[in-house]
Amino acid sequence: MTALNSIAVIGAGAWGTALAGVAARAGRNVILYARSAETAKAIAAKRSNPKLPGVTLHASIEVTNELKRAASADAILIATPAQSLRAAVSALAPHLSDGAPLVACAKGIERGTHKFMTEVIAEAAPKARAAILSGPGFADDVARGLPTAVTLAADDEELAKRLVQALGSATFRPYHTTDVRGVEIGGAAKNVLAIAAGISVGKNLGASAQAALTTRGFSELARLGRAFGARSETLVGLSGLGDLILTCSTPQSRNFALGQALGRGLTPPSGKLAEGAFTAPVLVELAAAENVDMPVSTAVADILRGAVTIDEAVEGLLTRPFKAEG
Ligand SMILES: NC(=O)c1ccc[n+]([C@@H]2O[C@H](COP(=O)([O-])OP(=O)(O)OC[C@H]3O[C@@H](n4cnc5c(N)ncnc54)[C@H](O)[C@@H]3O)[C@@H](O)[C@H]2O)c1
Ligand SMILES: O=P(O)(O)OC[C@H](O)CO
Repeated sequence: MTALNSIAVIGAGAWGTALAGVAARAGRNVILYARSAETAKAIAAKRSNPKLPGVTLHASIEVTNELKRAASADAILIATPAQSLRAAVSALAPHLSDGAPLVACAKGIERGTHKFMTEVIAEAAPKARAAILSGPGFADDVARGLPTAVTLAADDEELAKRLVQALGSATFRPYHTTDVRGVEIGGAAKNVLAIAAGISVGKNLGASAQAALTTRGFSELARLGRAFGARSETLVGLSGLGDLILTCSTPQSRNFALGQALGRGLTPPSGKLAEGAFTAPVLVELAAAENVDMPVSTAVADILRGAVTIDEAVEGLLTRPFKAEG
């Protein structure tokens, strides 16, 4: 198995910066790319990123604004928001060597096209080899070296294993799989469902309601996954149930925090990326096209577009006909 000695990270936000630290701790040569020259300069000079307050950048991480330099790495992690993935990969594509491993680290589905993250990579950089990294992990925890486990998926199992070897350490444990679609669906859906959990907490509906919503949310995540051929071990694994539990349980999640603010009747925090708000309408469209029932996600999408009030959505969910569990 040829080692991947150098890792580049595109997107110097919270997650990209945390992942650069992961790769550095695993002993790789790391290049962190920031789109803005000014941002790259500031991060390099201060050895810190305002998106991750209180975290010092590993001494060995090189910060650059040159895409060509980033493209020279053995593997490249793309840590932009999901809706920016296509632009980021399209800009990178002309500089890539054939077969370059590109790992999507965003959680979402592209609006308009309904494409999953590795599908966007395949279209924007057809000569690259796509993979996806997803699972329960807050950038802040990961950057501080707290124990985290994630899933790393690629169609090519050998590539997934090489990426695991390149990124894994005693504090960051990636598990490999070839179930790319299962991983992508878990990561995208859990953000939408976390908004619902946040709303229920913001509305003071109680811990029992939060558990019910998380569990019924998992049911619809798994239904959509099965419709796309996802494996059950992936759906109940780190990138599915694992990330759903994390994100539905704490306001440390930006998606949960968005829902909590809505539930309290407050304006959601500004400047914080909550991917679920972008994914909700696409997820619902995708589910409808596959004839999959996703009532909790639909309620979130309806609330976000102002089609129903929170009270109407809650009543709508609670007055659905009784049915067998499944
Ligand atoms: N923050 C977390 O805890 C965390 C954990 C796991 C996964 N993620 C996922 O990672 C993705 C990014 O989240 P984040 O928290 O880092 O967001 P963020 O807002 O902190 O950072 C996003 C970064 O991407 C950059 N960017 C945007 N478009 C770009 C482009 N075309 N080229 C290069 N850079 C570009 C922005 O300048 C910004 O620095 C999301 O999909 C999120 O769901 C985040
Ligand atoms: O802050 P959130 O809601 O984007 O969640 C971050 C990670 O996806 C948790 O695994």
